[in-house]
Amino acid sequence: TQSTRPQRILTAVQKNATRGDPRSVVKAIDHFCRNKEWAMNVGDEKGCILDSVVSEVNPATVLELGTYCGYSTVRIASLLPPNAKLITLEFNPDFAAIARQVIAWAGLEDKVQLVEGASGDWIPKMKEQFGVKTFDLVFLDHWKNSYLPDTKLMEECGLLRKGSVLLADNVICPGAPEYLEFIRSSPRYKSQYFKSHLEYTKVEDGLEKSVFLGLVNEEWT
Ligand SMILES: Nc1ncnc2c1ncn2CCCCCNC(=O)c1cc(-c2ccc(F)cc2)cc(O)c1O
Ligand SMILES: [Mg+2]
Repeated sequence: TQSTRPQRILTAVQKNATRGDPRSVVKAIDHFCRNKEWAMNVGDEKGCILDSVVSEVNPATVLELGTYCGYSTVRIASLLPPNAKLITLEFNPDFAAIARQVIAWAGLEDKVQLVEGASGDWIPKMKEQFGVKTFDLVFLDHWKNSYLPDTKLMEECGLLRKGSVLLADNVICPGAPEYLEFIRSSPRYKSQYFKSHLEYTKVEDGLEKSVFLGLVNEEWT
């Protein structure tokens, strides 16, 4: 039977990357997607911005929305301090099955909990199911029109604390206009745009980094 693109990405990892070496896994996927088949990984250019934000936040708890093949999962998990945890949500079971194997090849399965299902169903269950209090960092890379409702849901569920950082992929391409409009005008967030390009292309895209400031005092008037 025909293989899928995620299966071909996994094969490229197994052929070209060293087990237990996250950087070689990232390199193998980037090489495949730049030279053989485009795929919707955050990619090497935006990946460097992701790395710098992860290193700056040095998070103990991370939530990733949208795993796909686990490329950004591996980038983030390889930078986490000991005992830090990354929970990544993937809606598509075929993507999830591939991502588990990519994460395992990188040797990062102990730092990563991959959960299958829709973000809207799982966000309200994070505390009870995974003993999470709040997330230090959230990487949004799933359905672009779920960014805003899921951000509001995370606030309502008390999963964000003063200083929690949201990093959103694709705010230009494919775009998340409602999310950008809300987050840039809200007094509860301090936002910053990192201009870049759509993975493996020259098309403009970028990452929006937003720090949650907590419920600012005008909320109480
Ligand atoms: N846990 C959950 N809950 C809800 N939805 C969930 C989910 N887990 C997954 N999904 C469902 C998301 C499916 C993939 C989302 N990502 C994207 O759609 C995406 C598309 C492009 C793209 C750009 C230009 C083009 F010409 C074509 C495609 C680039 C990207 O970097 C993208 O991240
Ligand atoms: Mg993306």
